[in-house]
Amino acid sequence: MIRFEQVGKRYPNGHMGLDGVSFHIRRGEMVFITGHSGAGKSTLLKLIMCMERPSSGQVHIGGQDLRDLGSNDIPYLRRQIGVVFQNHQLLFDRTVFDNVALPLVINGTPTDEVGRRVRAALDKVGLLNKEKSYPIALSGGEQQRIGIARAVVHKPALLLADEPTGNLDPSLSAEIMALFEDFNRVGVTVMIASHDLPLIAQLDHRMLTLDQGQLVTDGEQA
Ligand SMILES: Nc1ncnc2c1ncn2[C@@H]1O[C@H](COP(=O)(O)OP(=O)(O)OP(=O)(O)O)[C@@H](O)[C@H]1O
Repeated sequence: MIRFEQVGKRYPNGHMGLDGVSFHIRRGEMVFITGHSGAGKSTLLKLIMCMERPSSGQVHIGGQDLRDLGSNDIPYLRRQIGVVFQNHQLLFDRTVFDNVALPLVINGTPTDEVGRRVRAALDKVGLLNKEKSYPIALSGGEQQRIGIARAVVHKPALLLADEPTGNLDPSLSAEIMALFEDFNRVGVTVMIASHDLPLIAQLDHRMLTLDQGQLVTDGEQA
């Protein structure tokens, strides 16, 4: 599903965000990416989303070489991907329903289907009763769940998360990870960048470790 071959990313200031990174993630896997601050975790996720382009090497997503994608093809790629951010990036002047509906509205999904899909996504994250609330009225953990509902509302094959538990306490963080495991169990490929090693150690998934832009370990946890 995701294949990196000797991928390098040199930023315009000359800094190597990634350097010679190769790995293969199969459809249906759940994988953590870890490493120190600045190790290249966000850069790796941005390359998958085509928010950045590699300076060297090749990135394949679903068998497609991203070098062959023109700017007109990028929205199609992104429709197959859901993204969860640390600060969830919710719109505070819109209701929970409208926040979750946003990707569908952008895609031009018919209105009756929007309602059905939004409620299904809210149900999966356990917040069906909050559709009329505004994000400000929700706890940090609930806001992150809304961010996850928005990421999965268009049923992506691939779910990416960049430090999704960064602002949450340990028990809420564990609940959020359990939610990602639920989506993985029904076939979604999940990739989570996180430096929360104690939490990752409690979960039994493959872990890629970056150090200064290089992939230093790739394996199942002991
Ligand atoms: N647009 C940019 N221009 C120049 N350098 C950048 C840019 N984006 C990232 N970098 C640098 O590339 C390196 C990798 O950054 P990246 O954001 O991928 O790390 P990270 O592992 O996600 O870190 P963090 O956990 O702090 O978010 C860092 O040294 C960063 O300063």
